[in-house]
Amino acid sequence: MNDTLATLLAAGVPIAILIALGTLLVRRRGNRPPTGPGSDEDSSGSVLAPPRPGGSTVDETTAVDVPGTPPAPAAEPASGSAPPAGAAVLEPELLEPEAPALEVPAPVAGRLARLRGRLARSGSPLGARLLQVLSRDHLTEDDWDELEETLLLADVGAGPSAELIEALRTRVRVEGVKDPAHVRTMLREQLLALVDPALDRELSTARTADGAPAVVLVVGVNGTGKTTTVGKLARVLVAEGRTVVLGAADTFRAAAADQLQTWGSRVGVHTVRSDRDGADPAAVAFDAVRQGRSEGVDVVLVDTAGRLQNKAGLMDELGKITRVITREAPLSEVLLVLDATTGQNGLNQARVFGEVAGVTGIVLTKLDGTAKGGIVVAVQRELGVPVKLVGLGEGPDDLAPFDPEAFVDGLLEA
Ligand SMILES: Nc1nc2c(ncn2[C@@H]2O[C@H](COP(=O)(O)OP(=O)(O)OP(=O)(O)O)[C@@H](O)[C@H]2O)c(=O)[nH]1
Repeated sequence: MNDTLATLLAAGVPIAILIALGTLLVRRRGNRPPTGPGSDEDSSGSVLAPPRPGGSTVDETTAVDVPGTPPAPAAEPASGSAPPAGAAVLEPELLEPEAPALEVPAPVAGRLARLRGRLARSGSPLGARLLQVLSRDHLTEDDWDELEETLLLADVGAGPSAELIEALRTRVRVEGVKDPAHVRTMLREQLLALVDPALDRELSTARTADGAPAVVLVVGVNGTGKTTTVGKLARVLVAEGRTVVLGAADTFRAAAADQLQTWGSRVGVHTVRSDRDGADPAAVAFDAVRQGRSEGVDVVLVDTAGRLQNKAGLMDELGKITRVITREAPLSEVLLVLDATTGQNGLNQARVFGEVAGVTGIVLTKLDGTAKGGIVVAVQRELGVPVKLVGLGEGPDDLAPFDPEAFVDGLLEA
């Protein structure tokens, strides 16, 4: 009997110790914050949501919850400076043990020229067709009609097309059509005049006199490439040695914030976000600008949601974002992102945004996916503001400052 007890005790004690240790381990795991964004575990406390500093009348919707399902881990900004109150910050536990190496964005100078091959592939039907008709021996009325039709089909727009035809007619009358090189030069000059090299296309990203960051608000309808553009633009700025904070004010689509954060983390740029679907975009934008200001960064880029709503709704939402941002810093740029493949529809969108958002520049995306390069001309005319950047692919550095000469050369490249 005693022997049996001793045997049982001998076997039981280690088992009890193992069970106790197991329970402890399970408890510890249960108390830990989620091992990564997207975990279903209890997330309270996994992301700081410090109180907003006094004085701000923005509502509380910026309280930051646990990220939903981000596609990749986020890194803290390279600066490592202490986050200000009210800012959305990731706790160290949420960071991957080893942050991925930061990417070095491609140099910005000459990007459009480097991407000219892509532009030529997409735009050459316009240039090639114009050159082909203009090179005919004796240009008839039918030829001029064909030229005009080609321009219209390439989305140049009725007014600018008629202008170009008129200018070409005059030159052909005066100079004649000599040889292919001459025709090409003539067309190049006239196309360039239409695109208007005199417009100021520089992004205004200088800090204000009192040291506030330049704030760039990015607007446009769904799927035009806003979030991608903000990500690519951050890379452009980083490539130029500027410091940047991103504001994920597209709170309508939760994945948009994840997408933006991923873009930022690749180049060491911090993203201010809320993970509550439908949080107040103005509050997130405000937080981003405040954080940018307290970190002393050069530029704050604010992504917005792309709902195409009625004009009054759009005006309300963008109006509120603008009002709230400008309590912290003035808006330097309002960039309208337009999908070059959407033609007339894109122009209608441009008109609405132009009326409500005070657009200062256009980003024309997906120019690599259309043979209708003429939209550059049409949209500038429609809004009276210049195309400042163009998207020429899905690669991270496929965003280029718009250069009229390189663009026209791309159109005319055979
Ligand atoms: N080919 C090509 N694709 C692009 C370009 N710019 C953006 N895209 C693609 O367009 C798609 C939509 O881009 P997003 O940045 O998610 O668009 P968004 O406007 O933020 O969309 P919402 O958040 O729904 O409003 C993505 O697949 C991008 O990769 C471009 O210049 N060329």
